[in-house]
Amino acid sequence: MVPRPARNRHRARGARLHPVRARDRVRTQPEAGSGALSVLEVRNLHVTYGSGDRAVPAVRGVDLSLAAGQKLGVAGESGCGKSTLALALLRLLPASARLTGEIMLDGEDVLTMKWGRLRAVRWAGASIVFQGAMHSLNAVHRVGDQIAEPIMLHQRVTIAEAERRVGELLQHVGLPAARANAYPHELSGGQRQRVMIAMALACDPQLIVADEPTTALDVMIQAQILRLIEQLVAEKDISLLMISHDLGVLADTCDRLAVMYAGRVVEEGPARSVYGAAEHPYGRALSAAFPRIGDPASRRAPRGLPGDPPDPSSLPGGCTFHPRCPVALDSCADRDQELVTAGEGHRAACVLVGSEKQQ
Ligand SMILES: Nc1ncnc2c1ncn2[C@@H]1O[C@H](COP(=O)(O)OP(=O)(O)OP(=O)(O)O)[C@@H](O)[C@H]1O
Repeated sequence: MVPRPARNRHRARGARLHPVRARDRVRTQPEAGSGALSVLEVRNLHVTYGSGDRAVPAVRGVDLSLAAGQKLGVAGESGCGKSTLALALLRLLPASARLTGEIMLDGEDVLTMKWGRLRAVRWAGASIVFQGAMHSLNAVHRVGDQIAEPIMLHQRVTIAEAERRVGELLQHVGLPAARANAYPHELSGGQRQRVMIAMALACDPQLIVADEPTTALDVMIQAQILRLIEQLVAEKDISLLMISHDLGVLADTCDRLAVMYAGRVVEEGPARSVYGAAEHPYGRALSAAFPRIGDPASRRAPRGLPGDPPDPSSLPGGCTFHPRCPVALDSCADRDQELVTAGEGHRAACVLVGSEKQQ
């Protein structure tokens, strides 16, 4: 039997819970005449943790755009700001984080939204699948209760209806409905991640942000979960922003890729161009580091990139990648490069874009 949601057990069966007022519903269509076609539009986003000498500029002037039904992969080494970006999208960052810029979710700026509106948008407008489901799920509640919670919070449904939806969602992600009764520790890592995906789908969001959704899983389960995410977002026409350090995994799943380095997007474009023909030396290094699943040509010996990413609180001048760049010019130590066109829909932030020297 599917259990009742944890926070609402005291309510009578059949009671209507948490009606969502019309103004709290997430708009699904852009306003007439607004010209907005993107589900997500991030403009000049800066996120800084702390202040003064201890300020850590984790995200520095990021612009991103995601159309309805599109899948965008964000890649980069540890510490480049990927998770900060993901959490910023729904204002889930700690109080020490200062955010500036715009995060337009279906035409509304998340950064200026009132708290009530933000609560309505979380889950119903956009939801997040975090890495390591064991830490994200509450160990003392049955997983069915946890999936039912956002449904009860956001939708005008009876408890019986929420229970029915939980069973349906579990089946949708490949688990028997009866697993609703299980506690997180009674499930395998892959099953827990399926539960997280069911939760993310619970309120029919337009956008799912998946932050390293398969990192803690073995390779076989990783491939299953990736295929499941792909299948579900395609079926439901959901936009996907997926974060990973593995450009190969993202290239297999996403239409477009953005490569981050030291808090900035240094390359972005169609997945095939960025993964197969990167124009930024960092994009090339990242591509070479991860062979593509099922593509023997890409299974050349993976190469590591020498050196470490810079400490965000003391970034090098000029292009932040220049100390590690195999093709840096002297001028790269003084001059940073904005993103420039490197091909159709493909941009890279390198002075050598289009030049023979970069090869
Ligand atoms: N709460 C915080 N307070 C201060 N600095 C933070 C905080 N969270 C993250 N940082 C710093 O911000 C930078 C970006 O971190 P972030 O976790 O976003 O990177 P990431 O690319 O997601 O890394 P990983 O792949 O390891 O998760 C890092 O230098 C990190 O140390």
